[in-house]
Amino acid sequence: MDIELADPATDFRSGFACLVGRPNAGKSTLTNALVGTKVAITSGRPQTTRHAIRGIINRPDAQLILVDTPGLHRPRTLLGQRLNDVVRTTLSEVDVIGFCMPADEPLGRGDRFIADELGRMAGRTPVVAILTKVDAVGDPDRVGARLLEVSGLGDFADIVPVSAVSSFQVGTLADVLVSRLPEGPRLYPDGELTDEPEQVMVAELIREAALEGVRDELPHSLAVVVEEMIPRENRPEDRPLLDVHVNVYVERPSQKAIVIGAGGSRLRDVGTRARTQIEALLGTPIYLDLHVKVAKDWQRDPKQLRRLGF
Ligand SMILES: Nc1nc2c(ncn2[C@@H]2O[C@H](COP(=O)(O)OP(=O)(O)OP(=O)(O)O)[C@@H](O)[C@H]2O)c(=O)[nH]1
Repeated sequence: MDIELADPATDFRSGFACLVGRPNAGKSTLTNALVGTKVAITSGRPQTTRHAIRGIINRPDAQLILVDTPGLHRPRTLLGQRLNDVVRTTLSEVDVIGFCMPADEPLGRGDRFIADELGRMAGRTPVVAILTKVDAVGDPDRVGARLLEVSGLGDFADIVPVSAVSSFQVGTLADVLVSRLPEGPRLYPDGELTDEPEQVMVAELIREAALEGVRDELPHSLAVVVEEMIPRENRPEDRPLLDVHVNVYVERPSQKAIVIGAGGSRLRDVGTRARTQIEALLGTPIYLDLHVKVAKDWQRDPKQLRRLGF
């Protein structure tokens, strides 16, 4: 009789997942919990995807890459507006979708809206329903009832209750997501990731926020450089603050005006959006100091390019 031994080279799984859910569903916190400390964040993109990477889970048996879904996690575009093609494309390109719903709030319009959209993609990308924040619900019966409710929302590959705060079932969730990945080799080498500086990812988040809604006006004219990230001195130990100094470079004064907006309103929005994401990424409150500067024709000037990190 032949005995087949598991061959780690062929059993390895790799692929992409994204977490969706209405605002405040706990996606960012769960991403951080899944990614943990073993894994580095990177702003790099593998050949196979155009999407921003939120984190990578490296395990002996798998590599799971969590990507961002532009739009779906952004409050204002979520309701009252059809999901755009970008979101649909992202969702159809990943191997598995995690649909987050908070256990401590009733299911609502936002959840049903997303469930409907995901239902339309049924059969193409498996959707794992994730009941988040179960630690915030004292009564196990209530969690059970919520799970039942969730199961009625759609045709899910699995339903997993988790708590990112108490780490309850986070590992199980990773197992479930990994089980939906195709067999394949690591898409990112381990070492490369750990070298990726956090600054690059922070800059990428700011760039994305700054480009939101004005992509056509500022195609490739925008560069973001994180000058400094330093912990604020003399803060109480339980209330740290990280000062993040950032320069946003554009090529022309007219572009500077676009980025800043009337009375600075747009830049403030950009800052607020980026700050939320950077705080989730770094796991610490930050003070974001944003400056917009004109670096004339920086794309054509090798010296400037080097200064801007290209
Ligand atoms: N008790 C508890 N609270 C949680 C848990 N996960 C997240 N939260 C809280 O829920 C709130 C929202 O969490 P986020 O991770 O920012 O949610 P999100 O889905 O990324 O939110 P958006 O960025 O608005 O889409 C925060 O105040 C978190 O501290 C959890 O497991 N337990």
